[in-house]
Amino acid sequence: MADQLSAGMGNLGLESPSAAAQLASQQTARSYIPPHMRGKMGGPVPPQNSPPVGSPASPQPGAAVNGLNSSAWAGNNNFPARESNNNWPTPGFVAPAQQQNPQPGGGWGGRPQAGPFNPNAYRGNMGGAAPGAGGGGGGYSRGGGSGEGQWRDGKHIIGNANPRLERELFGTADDPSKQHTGINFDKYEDIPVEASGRDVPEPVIQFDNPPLDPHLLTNVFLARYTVPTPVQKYSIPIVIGGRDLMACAQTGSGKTGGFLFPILSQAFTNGPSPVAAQAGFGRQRKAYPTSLILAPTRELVSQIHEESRKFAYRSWVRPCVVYGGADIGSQLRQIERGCDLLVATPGRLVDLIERGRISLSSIRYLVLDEADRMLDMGFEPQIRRIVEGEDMPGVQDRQTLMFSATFPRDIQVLAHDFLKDYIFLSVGRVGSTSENITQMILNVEDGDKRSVLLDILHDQREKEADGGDPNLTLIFVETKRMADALSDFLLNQNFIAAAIHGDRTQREREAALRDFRSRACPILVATAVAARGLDIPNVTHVINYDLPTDIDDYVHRIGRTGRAGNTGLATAFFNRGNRGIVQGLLDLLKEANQAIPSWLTNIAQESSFGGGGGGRGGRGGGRGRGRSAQTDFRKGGGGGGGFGGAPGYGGGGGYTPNTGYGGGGYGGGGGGGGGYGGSYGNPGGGGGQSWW
Ligand SMILES: Nc1ncnc2c1ncn2[C@@H]1O[C@H](COP(=O)(O)OP(=O)(O)OP(=O)(O)O)[C@@H](O)[C@H]1O
Repeated sequence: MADQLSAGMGNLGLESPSAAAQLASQQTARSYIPPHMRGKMGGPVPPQNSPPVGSPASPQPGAAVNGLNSSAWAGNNNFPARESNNNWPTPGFVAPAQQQNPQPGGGWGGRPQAGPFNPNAYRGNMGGAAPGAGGGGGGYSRGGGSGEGQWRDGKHIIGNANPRLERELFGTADDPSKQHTGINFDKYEDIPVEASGRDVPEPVIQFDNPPLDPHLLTNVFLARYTVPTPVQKYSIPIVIGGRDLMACAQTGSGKTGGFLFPILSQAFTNGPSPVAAQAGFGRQRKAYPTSLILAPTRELVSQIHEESRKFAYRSWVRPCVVYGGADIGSQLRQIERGCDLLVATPGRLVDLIERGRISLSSIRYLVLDEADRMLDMGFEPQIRRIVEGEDMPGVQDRQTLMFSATFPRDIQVLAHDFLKDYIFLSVGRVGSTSENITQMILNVEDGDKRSVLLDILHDQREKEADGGDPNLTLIFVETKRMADALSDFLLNQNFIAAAIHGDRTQREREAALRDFRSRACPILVATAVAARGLDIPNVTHVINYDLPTDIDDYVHRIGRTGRAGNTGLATAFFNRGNRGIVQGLLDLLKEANQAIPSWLTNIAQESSFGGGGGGRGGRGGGRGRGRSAQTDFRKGGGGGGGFGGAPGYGGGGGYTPNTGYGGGGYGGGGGGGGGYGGSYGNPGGGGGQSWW
């Protein structure tokens, strides 16, 4: 027992054998872990973060990298498809201080509304001279020495280094506030990748393979990334080759870089868009971004914006972010200073479009991050309005990229409207969880949840006192009220905790996240608002105090731990109220080689006999999903499952931790009507009240 618990403690970042023995004795005295679950916290003891990544090998000096024919920033080279990929030139790597991109402006072929691109027409408002640029001259500039570069006379002039900004963006090698790759990073290579669609390009093997722009490479290496993750290996040539993409890859496996790298690389190589160039004299009231990244929450768009700032460092590209709940005046001032890559929540973007402050007419890249969420019932109308109802180029004249860890079949069907001849990429099965996350399912009745949670937190605290690393614990609950109530309860029990949910002010939400990241407040109680995309280093434990009604939400929630090859622990409190996801949960556990408690299997069997609902009930009482697609729905595979509603909760027997699942059985109804009555609206937008 002690050995098994010791292994489990490893997943909590706690390694002391004596502490393991202590926990073993405590746990025999505590009743919350059912006997059959004891010792199922197994998994390798993770060492701490891998040593700092050394300086990457410099790419070879040599040929420059051109844009590609069908790409948004099209140059003149043919992008090699699968058959002929061996002839990519060695990347041109020029020390940033001397780098002057030798490329003439990219082709921008095929844009109907703008005449030939005259790079000299695109003058910035600040006009700072870049190093080696000889001063003066027309150019798209935002001041030298500030970590910002410029585009001048068809060349990319890299800005001066700014050590303070550099430290802020990239941290130091051992900075605990930055995510470091973990021991299992290399194992991403073992995950099967499937790419379907016409003429899928070969993946890149290394970052310094063409066609990435040399300046992007310098920033990638400043971020201490040495090799691309599988999703990046595939997405880089797909996007640079001008193709649309629907990409599914496990949580924490680098999807953000999967879209930022090729987009920024093309921007660095080919310069600003002609429409923006023509409009670009002086301070602009109206911004003409070239890339638009839409994501569902304020926190996520902020995070993507920070990543964009990192990889756009010293370049001419100016990333901007807009989201609801924050002062619109400062966001307007920000976009007036230049806005080439815009990260936005849909609601605030619609607001700015209505005010006439943003035009989408220059958009070449449209990215939907957490795409299945962006296209589900809550956001779809806003997405349609933005994509189809404004001045954004049509599907043939832009590239559309969708990323998520989950992609239900019905959403894939819907996504079709926004994509053309796309490549479907799946890294692992769509909707699968990472084996880096040890999943533990506990059988806990609602009335016992608080005491079970306290037991877990006390155990963690004792192990920390014994010299274990401090844990960051993220606890998910279903309602905003519960998030407040539980964090208050924990504070009363002397645990430093905060809550994050949609009813808190933006300032409160930011403060809660900041304190959590910095470990000042190591416990965060959250609604689903924190379920997707957030990349917080050192989250070692995710607790589903309340399980979601949709198994995909579970996948995203537990994905807040075990990121970038690190290991993590995910504990779920399961009781009869959660039987709607039991089959989906079993499938996930099996697939990720996790321990499966026999009582859970029993519930699954009884639920199927009792007719209790499908594995994936829909939210909001409308579209259900059936089982998640296994793969590209165009291949006719996967999922099945119709459009049934959420499982009903009729019947119900007495299920207690000790006696098992006795009496009554679960005669769940299969009727429609989801668990959430309210709209699933955009928390950042001007729309209705959100449930999270
Ligand atoms: N090539 C790489 N080398 C090392 N670390 C990387 C690499 N790519 C991404 N990372 C790091 O991995 C972490 C997870 O990346 P990211 O947030 O993009 O994951 P994701 O797949 O979008 O996850 P989610 O599905 O939760 O949104 C980040 O901290 C990022 O800095």
